[in-house]
Amino acid sequence: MIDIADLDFAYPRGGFRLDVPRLTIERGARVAVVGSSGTGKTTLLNLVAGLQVAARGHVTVDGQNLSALSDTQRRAFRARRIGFIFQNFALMDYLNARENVLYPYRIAPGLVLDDAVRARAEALATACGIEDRLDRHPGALSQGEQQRVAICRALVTRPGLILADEATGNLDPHTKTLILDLLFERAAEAGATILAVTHDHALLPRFDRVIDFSELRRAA
Ligand SMILES: Nc1ncnc2c1ncn2[C@@H]1O[C@H](COP(=O)(O)OP(=O)(O)OP(=O)(O)O)[C@@H](O)[C@H]1O
Repeated sequence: MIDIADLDFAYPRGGFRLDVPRLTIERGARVAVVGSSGTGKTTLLNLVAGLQVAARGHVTVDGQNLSALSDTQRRAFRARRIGFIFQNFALMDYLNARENVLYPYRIAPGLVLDDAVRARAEALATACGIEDRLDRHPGALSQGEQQRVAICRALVTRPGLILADEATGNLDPHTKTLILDLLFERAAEAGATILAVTHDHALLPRFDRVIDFSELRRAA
């Protein structure tokens, strides 16, 4: 479950401020966030992932208040519990696709990389149609292939929360449907919550709830 209350966030150099009086999302819910460009949707996902921390208010994920954690604890919490599909993929250039998919196992204490995890990574790659690209580095992959690597990385830990920032924006219609089916299927298996930013209104019927960002900032 996600619980946000009295959130007030500003970037250090100023300019943009995000205030969210209240937002509650039940565990297992599939929620889409829509809204104009630059309104703060990515910033909200970053706050839910603990990549940014607000000066005022709190963000609680599965009972854990993120601002009560140190940077190191937040990083570990994120790697173990959250699958984040970044808008710009955020792949590591120095790692090949397979190593990128398994990246959470490099950084989270307590996550053990064993044969079962390796098999899961391969199976996810196969389901996404990138199984023959796993030895390549991101620079030798198309945008759509990089996006699918990022999706596999977000799912490999079987997280309780999936944050998706335009997660299928670079995919053709057929692949988009395939990947979304996979995302929803894996989330359902794990009882995971999905919080997805999208500009693609054709996808909205797939979600339980749609949040219009402009309304969220006033009240939700
Ligand atoms: N690191 C930063 N420092 C200062 N301002 C930032 C930073 N990152 C984003 N912003 C500003 O914060 C505002 C919200 O950005 P954000 O990326 O959250 O919007 P968005 O709704 O996700 O946009 P889009 O739909 O275009 O992806 C924008 O005005 C942006 O310029």
